[in-house]
Amino acid sequence: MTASVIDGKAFAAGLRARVADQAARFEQAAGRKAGLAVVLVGEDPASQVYVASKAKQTAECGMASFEHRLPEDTTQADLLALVDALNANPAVDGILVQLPLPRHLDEQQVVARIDPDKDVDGLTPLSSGRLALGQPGLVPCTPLGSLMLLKDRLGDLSGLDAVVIGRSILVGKPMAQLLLAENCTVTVAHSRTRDLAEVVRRADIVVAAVGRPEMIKGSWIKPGATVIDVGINRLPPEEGKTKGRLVGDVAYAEAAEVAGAITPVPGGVGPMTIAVLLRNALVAAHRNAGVALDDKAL
Ligand SMILES: Nc1nc2c(c(=O)[nH]1)N[C@@H](CN(C=O)c1ccc(C(=O)N[C@@H](CCC(=O)O)C(=O)O)cc1)CN2
Repeated sequence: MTASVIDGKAFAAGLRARVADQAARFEQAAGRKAGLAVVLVGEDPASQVYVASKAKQTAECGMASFEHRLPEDTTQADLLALVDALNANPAVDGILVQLPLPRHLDEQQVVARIDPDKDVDGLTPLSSGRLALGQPGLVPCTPLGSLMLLKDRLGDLSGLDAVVIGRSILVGKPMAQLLLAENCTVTVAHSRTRDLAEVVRRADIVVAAVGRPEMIKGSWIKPGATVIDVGINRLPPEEGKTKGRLVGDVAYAEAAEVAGAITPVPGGVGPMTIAVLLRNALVAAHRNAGVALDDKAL
């Protein structure tokens, strides 16, 4: 079998177009643009690229972008003060603090300080609790984007066996909750899982989010399974080159021989992360301004 390639880049472009359409309607109804603030602390090169893309795509969708770049040695108190100011700013509907933060900062405390109504990353304790309880709320961007790709490909997920490899707060845990809410039978595997290959072999849906280049082998994949590769790992540069290749957590060529469908890296889940962030910002704007939104429009 040769898997069909799930084109996250194209799906994300479609979602952004729908967001832009709804953002224009919002501006008409609310008399202001929806606003998204992104905070970057330090100079992590990948984070700088992601934050620049977020600002650019926010503006392209017709929303107001507020970018805050703080120096590496920013104190916890200064960062919390900025979050407080953004919480209080009525032009800001969504707040995202780019992760990871420099090591001297307490990530959990910063995230928890974000007003849950502006938590477009879906990472505050209230948002996580709502997701766990099956209540409506803002959901982390990468898992929601992955779920959108899965539902677009498979339709109803009820009764399917899903394995999520990785238990991070950003991806693994919320992904498991989302799949559970879709009535999948969910296994969360992690570094202590015994016989990971065997666990993966049972799954109709594999979501790989471990951050280890090409760790999931093709021989582990059940024939016909749908594989969502969340990993974005840059390999060391080959001789004579300055930049290494990007690979996922799945050994793509091998897995594509066996799977029914698979996301590539790049061009799979990655582009969905920012598109869903824009979607979440617009959902938050509607709620904050008391303007009705047709959820199905997004
Ligand atoms: N507060 C948050 N921090 C981080 C999140 C997040 O959702 N919230 N996610 C990641 C990084 N991220 C966005 O922030 C992100 C990752 C990847 C992509 C993407 O489009 N990747 C491309 C490849 C890009 C490249 O060439 O390097 C792809 O996969 O095709 C966008 C956003 C960690 N931090």
